[in-house]
Amino acid sequence: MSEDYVLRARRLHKEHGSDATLVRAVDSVNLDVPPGQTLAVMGPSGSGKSTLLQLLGGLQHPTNGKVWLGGERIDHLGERALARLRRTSIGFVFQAYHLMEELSAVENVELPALLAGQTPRAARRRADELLEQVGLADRARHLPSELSGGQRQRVAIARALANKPMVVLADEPTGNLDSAGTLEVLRLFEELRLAGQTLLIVTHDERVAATTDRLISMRDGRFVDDTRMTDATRPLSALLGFEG
Ligand SMILES: Nc1ncnc2c1ncn2[C@@H]1O[C@H](COP(=O)(O)OP(=O)(O)OP(=O)(O)O)[C@@H](O)[C@H]1O
Repeated sequence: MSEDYVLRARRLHKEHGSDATLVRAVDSVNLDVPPGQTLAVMGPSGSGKSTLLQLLGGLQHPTNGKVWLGGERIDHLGERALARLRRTSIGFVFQAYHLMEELSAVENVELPALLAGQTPRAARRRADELLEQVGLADRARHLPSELSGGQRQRVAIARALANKPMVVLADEPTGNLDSAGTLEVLRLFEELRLAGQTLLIVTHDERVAATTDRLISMRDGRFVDDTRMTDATRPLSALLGFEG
């Protein structure tokens, strides 16, 4: 049914609590994300953005509705299957980086490949390539505490790419960053967009949304706007020094 889409959701619904405390965090939304699309999800605090990302990434089970990743239904999978799927097919990026503080940058980046059963040599080679790609080859041996916020998030993005995920899901990836760090991460996302990486970013930052192909606005768990951007309406691409 859904091979043409990397991500697909139908009547996706998530409730918390009951009766007087009932919250419809995500209220019966439909979503189709084709391969290579980059998508920002914005909306006020509590509108359901993070819940949506977690449902799409198999971090939460929906109350109702269906989710497909690369054509495979994932909403009803058990914990083991979901854990495997998250390891092999999805790259997660979080506001707080979630790097292992006692491991160096390259050790953090090679971890997913090692967990997926690659040899240490192959995992290291891939991690070296990825650090090169995110512009941090010269920081490979540094601990996270020795890196700036923007550099840490670039390590986290390199780690998210380690297993060539079908989709990268980023939750407030610039939320902890100053302007310089934000710009570093935006440049990287722009490179990923141009390279055809499917990417969904939950964000409060309009500068992040200005780099994507599509912007969905959420309110009270629903999609209230869904806009496609073109090179002409994606102002930050030019600002970042890309041709688009
Ligand atoms: N585990 C939970 N138990 C009860 N309510 C929850 C739970 N998780 C989320 N909610 C509620 O669901 C709604 C959506 O939350 P969600 O975190 O998805 O919003 P958000 O748009 O990501 O917010 P923010 O921008 O502040 O991160 C909110 O009303 C929130 O309080």
